[in-house]
Amino acid sequence: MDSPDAGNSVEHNLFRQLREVVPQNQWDTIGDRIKELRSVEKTRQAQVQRQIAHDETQRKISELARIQKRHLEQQAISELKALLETDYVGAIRKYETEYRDLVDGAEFERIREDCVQAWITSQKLRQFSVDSQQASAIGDLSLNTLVTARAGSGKTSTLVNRTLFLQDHCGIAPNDILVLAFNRKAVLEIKQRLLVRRNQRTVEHLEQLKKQRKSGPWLDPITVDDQDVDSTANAFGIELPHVLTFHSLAYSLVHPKNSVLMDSESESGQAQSRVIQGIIDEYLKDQDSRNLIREVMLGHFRHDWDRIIEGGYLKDREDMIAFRRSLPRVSMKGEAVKSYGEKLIADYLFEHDVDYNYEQNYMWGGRNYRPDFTVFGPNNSRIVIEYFGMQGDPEYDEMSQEKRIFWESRPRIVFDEINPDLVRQDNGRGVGVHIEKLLTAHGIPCNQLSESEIWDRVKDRAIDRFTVSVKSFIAKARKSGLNLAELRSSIRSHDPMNEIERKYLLIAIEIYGRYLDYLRNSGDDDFDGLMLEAAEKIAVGKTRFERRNTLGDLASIQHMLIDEFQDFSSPFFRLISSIKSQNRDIATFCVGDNWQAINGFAGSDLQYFSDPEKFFGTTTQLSVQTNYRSTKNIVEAGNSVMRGRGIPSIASKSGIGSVEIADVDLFEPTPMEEDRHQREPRTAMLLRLISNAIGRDQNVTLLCRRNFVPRFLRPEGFRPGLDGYLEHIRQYFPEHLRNRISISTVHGFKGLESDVVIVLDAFSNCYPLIHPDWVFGRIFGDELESLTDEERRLFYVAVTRAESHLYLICDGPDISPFVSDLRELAAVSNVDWSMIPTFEYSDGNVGILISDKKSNDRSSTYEIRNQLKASGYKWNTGYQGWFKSRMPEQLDTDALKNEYWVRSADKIEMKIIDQNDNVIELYSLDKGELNQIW
Ligand SMILES: Nc1ncnc2c1ncn2[C@@H]1O[C@H](COP(=O)(O)OP(=O)(O)OP(=O)(O)O)[C@@H](O)[C@H]1O
Repeated sequence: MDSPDAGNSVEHNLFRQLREVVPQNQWDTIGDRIKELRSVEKTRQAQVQRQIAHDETQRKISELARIQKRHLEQQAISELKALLETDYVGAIRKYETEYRDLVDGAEFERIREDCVQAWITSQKLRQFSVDSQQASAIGDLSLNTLVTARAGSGKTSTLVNRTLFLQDHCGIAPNDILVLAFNRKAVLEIKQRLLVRRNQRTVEHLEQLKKQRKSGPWLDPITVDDQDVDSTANAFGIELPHVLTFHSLAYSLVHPKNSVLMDSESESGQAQSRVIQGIIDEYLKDQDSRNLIREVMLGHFRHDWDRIIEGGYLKDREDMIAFRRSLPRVSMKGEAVKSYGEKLIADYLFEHDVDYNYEQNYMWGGRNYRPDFTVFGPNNSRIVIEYFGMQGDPEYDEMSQEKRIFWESRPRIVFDEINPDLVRQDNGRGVGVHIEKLLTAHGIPCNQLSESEIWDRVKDRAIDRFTVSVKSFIAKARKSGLNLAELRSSIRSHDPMNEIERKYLLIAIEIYGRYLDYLRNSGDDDFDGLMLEAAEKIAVGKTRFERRNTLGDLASIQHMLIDEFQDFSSPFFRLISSIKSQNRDIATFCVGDNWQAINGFAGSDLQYFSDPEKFFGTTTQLSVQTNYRSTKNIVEAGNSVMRGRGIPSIASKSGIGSVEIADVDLFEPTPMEEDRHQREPRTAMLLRLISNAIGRDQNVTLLCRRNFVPRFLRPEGFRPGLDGYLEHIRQYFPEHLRNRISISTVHGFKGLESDVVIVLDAFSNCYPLIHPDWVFGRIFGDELESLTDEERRLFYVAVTRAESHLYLICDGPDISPFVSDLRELAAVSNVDWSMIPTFEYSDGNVGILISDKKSNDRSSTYEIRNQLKASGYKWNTGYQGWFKSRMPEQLDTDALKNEYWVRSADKIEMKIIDQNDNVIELYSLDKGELNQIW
């Protein structure tokens, strides 16, 4: 339409309206204007059409490209899959160089895992199939790999599988693989597993060798077993890769002419300790040095170091209280006391020559009660002193009140209490004033000992502790790779907490200097020196090593595998760095569990684990989480202890297990048990747990934080060592069951497992156990937080050793804060003792119980108590009667009738009962006559 007259009626209508409003001069040109606009519109529409057509073409092109890419990707995946089967290393290279953009990283990872899993499954001598995380670790060929593998996730089998995979599937020669471990036991384990996976008949061969060796010359068992593995490998023509400890690698590089001082596992045993001891002895010959040590150690013994944590420890109030309670304070006499208040009391008594016992046991309603201090006075008099340190806490106050009432009922013992107000008075001196008044009022002298008398009494222990701490100081200095000048400068810039620490550091650096002099002059070396020397040799190209006729060259090794990487430290890092400087392509694969890093005391340093890229450069970090060892609740218990500290474990076992707290306070022995174990009431408790487990056909391991069994678990006067205690427990069981029970420290049981684990000391001053001497390690960065973290990890190790049942022995309120964490988060219950049958003693004891007849309103047995006592009966609160136990063959009823007390007995009954409290015979005694009822 190009004129106002054209168009349809709608347009005509519009025109009419426009005509009325548009002036004439514009009306004359309106046709041209419309024409113009129509042309613009036409062009626009044509453009839109073209765009639509273009878009459609583009869509088709990209669809085609997508199909082509998918096709190419499929082709690439098929090609990579096939190549992974025949040339695994080549497949990875191809992926990296050609297919990285085509095939997604996660997809390639998946097909690699499939390949590894299929390869493992095809192995006849495999132990089990591997999960995808294990497979990923086994087949990861990055330049640097760190695998965090949680407890029970199969670290050793992953290392062994990887080694076999590299050899048999990737075609890497055994001579080009180096496996490094921290101790010889781990090396042996890896070698044995590699051997067996090659040929199962090697097991018999090893057994045979073992039998033949019995009469041979004495050598340490690991060396013998290791030699057997090597000769078996030779006999079967099996070529094993290099599996070495760091130490033996360094040794075979350096070939030291003189001896190497080692403290852990070398043939020379405690050589390093002996050398340091010698230096300290020499140092002590000098009077000034002796005085200095005396000043430091007496000051240290008296000091309340934990005060320094006030304000400096970032915890809320409750955690803080629990934490403070768990800090060990050692009294001058050497007891681990529970609080600063107790330490003040103990130290006052000690320094005033007062004879006392700490936590002496009293029986209270069939249970043990151990008040803090029992002071012995003239004529067998006693004063019991309790420190009520948590006044204001309602539960605690109630308990304190019960204790007061208990002592009121024993008027022959004087009871006294001390509270925190007194501790705060006059900088602690209030306690002394109070005790002096109390003791002198009861005729007990308080004679202040002189400094030299006090020193004489604590000297041996003080020197001993000083020596231990200096040994640890030297170990840490060596492990941090500090030479004398460096250590000196770090001490100079260190801010000591007080004079004691400052003077201690002066002595320690002096002894460190003498130790280094000794090494220099004697030509001997120590472990760290050896590592350093090895690192230096490698750095100048001396990379060949020779060991038992095997030659290796670090420059040509293609794969290096490191076990237990959480135990890494500076000397190991130097060695590895040197190797890497000479062999840039060496693939370094480290596996470990940072939750199980428990060797910080020996200088292990978690920073290598926490920040591998800082030390090794780009590192692939993988995790292996599935726990194949323990039941779900034990895995959860472990995770609860470590919550918020890294990736958790995942349980794979579906079986039912348990995590139970055995509170000794809640255990009530049966009268028979009480009678049996008068000197060791807790043995009954353990025997129940152990026999119950053995009844389920399970093995039991008793774990201790320290090298001794807690005092209140062992019979009175019993030596605390673990082996002796084990023997004591085992003797209750028949010979053939005894090896089902074992005992160990937690450190010693790392890497091992047991059906049932009983943690004997889940107390606050065992987990965490932070020795007051920790302050001397501040110069190396030790802090309460880091030490407590390490203790938490140790507890985690203890928990995760159990396969199906875990028992944690606690002592009433004295419970580890880690157990409290665990109780909050995981399914934990208290042992229900009524569900655990009593132990069946092999001699089948029976008991004789004498009590008043129910109808009797007098206490006839009380009237004849002295006669009963004379016949060997003891009052038994549980039975509410007089009791003695007899073996069945000793039970002579005629002799019973003739017992002295019978003649005076009236309205009394006598029961013969078996171990489970069933009445076997019942007698009535009236007016001196004994009649059997049944
Ligand atoms: N894929 C798997 N399938 C079944 N069982 C497995 C698998 N991997 C490991 N195991 C088993 O799990 C148990 C724990 O393995 P292992 O003792 O090697 O663990 P670990 O990682 O060394 O543990 P820890 O660090 O706690 O000592 C072993 O009995 C092992 O045979």
